[in-house]
Amino acid sequence: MAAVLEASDVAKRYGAVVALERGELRLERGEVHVILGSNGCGKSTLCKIIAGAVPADGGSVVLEGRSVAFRTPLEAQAAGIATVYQETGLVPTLSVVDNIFLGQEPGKAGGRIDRKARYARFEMLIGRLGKLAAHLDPDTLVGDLSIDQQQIVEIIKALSREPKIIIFDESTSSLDRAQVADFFALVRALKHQGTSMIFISHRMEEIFAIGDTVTIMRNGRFIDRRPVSETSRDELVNLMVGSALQQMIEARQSHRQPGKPVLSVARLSGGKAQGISLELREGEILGLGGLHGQGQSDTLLALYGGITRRGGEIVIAGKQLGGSTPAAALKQGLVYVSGDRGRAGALRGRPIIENLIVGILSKSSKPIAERGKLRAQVRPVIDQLKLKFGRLSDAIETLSGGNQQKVVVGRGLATGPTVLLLDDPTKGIDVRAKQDLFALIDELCAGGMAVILYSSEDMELIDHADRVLVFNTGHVVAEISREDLSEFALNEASLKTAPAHAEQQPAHV
Ligand SMILES: Nc1ncnc2c1ncn2[C@@H]1O[C@H](COP(=O)(O)OP(=O)(O)OP(=O)(O)O)[C@@H](O)[C@H]1O
Repeated sequence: MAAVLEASDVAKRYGAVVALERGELRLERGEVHVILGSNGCGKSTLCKIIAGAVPADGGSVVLEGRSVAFRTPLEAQAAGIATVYQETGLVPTLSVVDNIFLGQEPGKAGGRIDRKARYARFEMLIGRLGKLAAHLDPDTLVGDLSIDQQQIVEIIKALSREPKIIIFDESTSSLDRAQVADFFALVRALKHQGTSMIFISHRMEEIFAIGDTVTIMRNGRFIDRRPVSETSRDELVNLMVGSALQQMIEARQSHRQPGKPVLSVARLSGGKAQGISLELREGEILGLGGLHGQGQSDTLLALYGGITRRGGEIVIAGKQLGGSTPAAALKQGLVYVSGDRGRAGALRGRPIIENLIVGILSKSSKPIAERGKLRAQVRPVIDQLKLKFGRLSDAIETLSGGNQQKVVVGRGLATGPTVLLLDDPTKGIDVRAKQDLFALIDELCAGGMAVILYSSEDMELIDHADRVLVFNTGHVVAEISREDLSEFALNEASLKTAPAHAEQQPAHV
């Protein structure tokens, strides 16, 4: 069968960096084709070349038998290729409908925008997304939407062009489990209509849930292509990273012995979090679980002073938290790291080194910073996280998504925190980078650091947490000990509801 799209020998360099050496992809009609590979192996570069976002240095792309080299994304869109990126390219100051139809006005009459036609088309499009877009208001400003809602708008925008090929570049990383299920229903419907899809994801279970074929890449090169039904998780990890590392992944972290209490929180409320009480000990990793958006992130943000606290007492290492700002929290050794690198993480346009030292600088009370000393302080973190970069003075945007995320995490770790608050820290980072990150966290915990980890991936909690507090509608509804941790236990607990007086009476932890 002739492929809808065939890319061969595609190459791309950025100065001295070889982003892609031999990119290959063979996409069939109505197929979901997964591209799998470590951070920085060239997945996004290959997709950007196909989608006209960056020009290739060499190789060929053949679309329906015709050789193409799109100079802009608009050209690719006109040829039927749409892309949904992880970092949304939406305009925050425009409404949902304005973003969706930007550059393609439906029913434009006499040069004027036919708003009625737009809304009608919007309704038709969200109908195709079912529950996924059920509460999306067409007139809300995109900047006021949560990251997951923005991603859904990106998906609708891509669909509005009725593409033959859709590239989903880590589109599920900001969606929760229920949303991913709805998204997959949409993917299946599109497949049924004959739409071909390229799908980048670091979540192994998603590959098996939705993929037909998987292309594995390593260091900018095509390694192999397999039908998903004829491969296994182990084989894919092997192809991706090599067998020694796989053993490391399989080796579950050794059990830690938590020490004395370092954080005590009573009746904390802020954002969606209501009356949260918890205790954390030295060396412990406390997981926060439950469905996405049930108050887990808000608990971390309220602790850190990232959102307003409505009440609660916080004691760190025996001392009351002396303020409500992030600066006060940082001074007492409480550090917050967000996995949402687009919005809350990286300092865009600034060098890698600045992104790394900014935490140390805000903690320090010295008016003058010594450059050499700062570099020496961040060096171990760079080494431990195996950060891949050209020069520390390069802009953070020159790093792959996963490496940018490592910088954001590394910035927090470089301050030597007593308590580290990790808010879904591994969104969009690959299995090897996750391993590097948790190896470092385990090491720091062995030295006494304590961690509260919110993760939207149950497996991450199961692999790393000593116990998990499960959230529902802003309350802690269950606590699961390490011995009892399983996907089933987490799922079951996430459906429990809070007791009627939960606001007044702190949940037992
Ligand atoms: N604009 C750029 N300038 C310099 N180097 C770049 C640029 N874009 C990508 N690179 C480099 O090219 C390599 C491949 O990057 P790419 O984004 O394609 O990787 P990826 O496989 O999609 O990674 P991830 O899973 O982390 O998103 C990386 O080493 C990255 O740092």
